[in-house]
Amino acid sequence: MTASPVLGPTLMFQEAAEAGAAVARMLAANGPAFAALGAKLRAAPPAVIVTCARGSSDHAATYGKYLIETRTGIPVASAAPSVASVYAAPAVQGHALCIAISQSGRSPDLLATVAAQKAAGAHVVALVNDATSPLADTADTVIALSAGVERSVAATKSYIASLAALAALVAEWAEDDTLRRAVAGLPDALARSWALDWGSVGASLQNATNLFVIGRGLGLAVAQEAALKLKETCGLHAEAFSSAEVRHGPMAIVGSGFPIIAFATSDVIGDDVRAVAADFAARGARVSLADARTDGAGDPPALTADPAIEPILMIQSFYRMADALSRARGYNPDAPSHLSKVTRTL
Ligand SMILES: N[C@@H]1[C@@H](O)[C@H](O)[C@@H](COP(=O)(O)O)O[C@@H]1O
Repeated sequence: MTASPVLGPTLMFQEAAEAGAAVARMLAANGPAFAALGAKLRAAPPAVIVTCARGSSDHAATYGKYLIETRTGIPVASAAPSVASVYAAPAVQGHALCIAISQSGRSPDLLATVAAQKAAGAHVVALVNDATSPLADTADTVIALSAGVERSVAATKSYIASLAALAALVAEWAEDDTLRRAVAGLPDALARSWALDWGSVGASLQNATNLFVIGRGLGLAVAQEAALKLKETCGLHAEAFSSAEVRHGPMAIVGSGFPIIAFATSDVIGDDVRAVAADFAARGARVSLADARTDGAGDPPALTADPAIEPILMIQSFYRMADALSRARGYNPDAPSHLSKVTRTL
């Protein structure tokens, strides 16, 4: 099913390599916007937050959910776009904040959800890469992801810029100096993460057909994103689970030789990922554990940082591996089958 062999670095490789520069641009472009929005949210906290996104951007929303709920206590729920776009159900008036995340800002169902939220009085924040998109036009606050044009179908730098934008927003909202410093250090830390060698993960998946990707808490979003990338670019059936959720049934199929990638942050929630990884390894599963507690000394290596940004660093290393694995398996990661860059769903 593959396209012709790729000569030279792929767009996916080039764009993922630019993620640190993209984050630096995004932070420079939006400093006052983060501060103003943070102050507004402190002065008048929303009753609820609704996220609106698809695909990789929806995984970024998962990251935002954990970060916002753990730092502010405000519930964050993911909107099912069909409720607005197909069922045409109106949203109830409330003190909602709607966070829409999108690379293109053009999918009709996303726009319908945002319109419904706006009609119900929500303040709409758009994290969007295409600042000329209809989503940017509609939003009350626009955070330009500033990742630059992304041409590879597989989103990379725009995903990382979305996570970084969420971290920057929450750092301002919660006036959290530790998180502010961690966010400011992201461009350098991303460059170091890009240099890490995840070749052992690629080797373990070279002839695989399926796998689980495990994370928990702030690490779940990158497990979801990794699973999507492995399907999209490597022809692998990968499913993401939290390390708790996987025990409620799915782990029945984890036996000898079953491949697992696990993303463990260095904090206490990472302990549960480390525990499930150890359980699965004891059954003979082929476990690749990215453990941020090892500060680059594990295999695959993962850097120790603020636990809120460790997932962003791990996915940066993962992207480089996924690009290489895709090519090694005979695929072109820039041109996944049956997909185009802008997906428009109703
Ligand atoms: N995050 C959303 C979910 O909240 C939603 O349930 C799902 C299906 O949405 P739809 O009903 O529009 O197909 O899409 C995304 O994954």
